[in-house]
Amino acid sequence: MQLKNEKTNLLLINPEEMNQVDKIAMQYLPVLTLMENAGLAVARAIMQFYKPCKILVLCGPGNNGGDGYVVAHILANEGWPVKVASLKPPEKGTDAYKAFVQWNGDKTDFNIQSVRDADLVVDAVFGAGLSRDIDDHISSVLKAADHLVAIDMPSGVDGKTGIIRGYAPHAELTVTFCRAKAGHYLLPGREYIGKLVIANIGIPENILSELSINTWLNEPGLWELPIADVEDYKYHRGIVNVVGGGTVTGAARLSALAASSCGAGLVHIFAFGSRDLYLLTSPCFMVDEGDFTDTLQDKRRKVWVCGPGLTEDEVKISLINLIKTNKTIVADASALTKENFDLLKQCAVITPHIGEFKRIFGDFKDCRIEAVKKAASILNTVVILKGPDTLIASPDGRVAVNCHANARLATAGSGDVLTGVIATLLACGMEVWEASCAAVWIHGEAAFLHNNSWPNAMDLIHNLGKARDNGRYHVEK
Ligand SMILES: NC(=O)C1=CN([C@@H]2O[C@H](COP(=O)(O)OP(=O)(O)OC[C@H]3O[C@@H](n4cnc5c(N)ncnc54)[C@H](O)[C@@H]3O)[C@@H](O)[C@H]2O)[C@@H](O)CC1
Ligand SMILES: Nc1ncnc2c1ncn2[C@@H]1O[C@H](COP(=O)(O)OP(=O)(O)O)[C@@H](O)[C@H]1O
Ligand SMILES: [K+]
Repeated sequence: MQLKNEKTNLLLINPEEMNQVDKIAMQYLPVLTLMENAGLAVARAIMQFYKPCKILVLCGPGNNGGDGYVVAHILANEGWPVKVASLKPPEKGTDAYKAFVQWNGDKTDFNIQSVRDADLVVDAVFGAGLSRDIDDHISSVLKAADHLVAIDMPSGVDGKTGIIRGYAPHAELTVTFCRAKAGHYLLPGREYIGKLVIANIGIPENILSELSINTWLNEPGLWELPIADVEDYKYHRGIVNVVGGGTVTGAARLSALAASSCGAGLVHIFAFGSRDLYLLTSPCFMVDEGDFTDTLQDKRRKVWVCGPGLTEDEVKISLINLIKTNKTIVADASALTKENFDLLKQCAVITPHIGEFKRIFGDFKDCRIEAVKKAASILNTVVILKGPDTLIASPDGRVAVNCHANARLATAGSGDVLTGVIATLLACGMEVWEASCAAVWIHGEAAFLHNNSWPNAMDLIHNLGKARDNGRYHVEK
């Protein structure tokens, strides 16, 4: 299993880090060589995905434009009809300028008509250097393209945040270099990328390990799931405990069922009210009632889900006592309030959706990656900010961006299911951030396994065992 390589392949670089990488890479090979390699990679991708057609390369003033001139050169040499439209020539003396002067083919104006005259537009206007919103002239020109290939980023997509700066075209294909950027995967940017090709342009790999880049795409390889071992016994597989509400019982039952279906050795529910409904839910559950503090004496019962379906009072009683007895807590739903801020500092993982996140931390101006990193650091807790592009942040600065999910997860109780998966992976001994990342992936996989219909939370639960296995086989294949 090539876990280490898989992990570095999943690194996501932000534009500032890419800048640092460039600076160090210049000690090994000239920027012009990197630019030529980048242009070659883009030209190859275009030749792979398109038949010869009329190409217009829209070039900006920086190195993204520089890559564009190289692409134009290569495609023209291959016999494709190519025109170049420069927004503004690069500054004299720059590497992009060297590429610019080497283009001696057709030139045309940077306007809508030039775009209409072409079959395929290559967007080399801005990449990592995008520093402000795209103006109306540039956006009207980009907007006129029916088919567009983006170099590095569709111009206007912020590489760090995925936010659209004014306007961005929808690319059919985006070719980026060295590693993907977070903006390729974060919404709304992700919707503008089309097919993503990540090209090796000769940047030495050791540079990446020298910089402490700590953002990853959440895929198997980032974590390793424990396998079922011949010597397994139920306590080794792990005990998951769920605090069950006295009035609202569905959420805790979903969490417990999820744990039971994705490999927990034993699932306990503590019932604040009657045990009956919990007992009837599954013959596999152990259900306790009575004095909560008595239940906490068993040291083997370490991992607890607290929040789903609980009233404010039930949350207070359970959280305080779980913390006093040093339990590993996954906090969700009603546990996630500003009033509980200090209590959440003692939890292992919290799983807010954006509404709950704002309820705890207030509104924020930072990009979501920065906001969730800050939240994890302030609480000293792993924070899972749920949504279509869930972010998983560790207090030590690691962040994973999860794209392995689809809108079929947007169903009542889906979040409760996630808590059961996280607790299961914690209970079998995984490190907290890795368990959280793996659980989010498995949760998404459960939805993909139901791709031909609309799963409810129970359907997701039925898929969890297979989803967990797929999280391993994906790497072992
Ligand atoms: N990462 C790497 O190792 C390599 C990067 N290369 C390319 O270099 C690019 C980054 O180059 P740069 O740092 O020069 O940046 P860009 O070429 O993306 O853009 C920078 C220029 O655009 C201007 N600008 C930015 N936003 C603007 C806006 N909204 N309206 C008008 N002007 C705006 C800036 O003032 C600056 O002149 C990458 O995207 C990639 O395509 C390649 O050349 C090969 C090597
Ligand atoms: N459009 C979407 N695409 C992918 N995942 C989604 C989408 N909408 C919601 N989800 C996922 O579904 C789950 C919903 O959780 P939550 O909001 O707590 O719902 P509930 O409280 O009903 O359980 C989260 O894991 C979230 O990431
Ligand atoms: K671009």
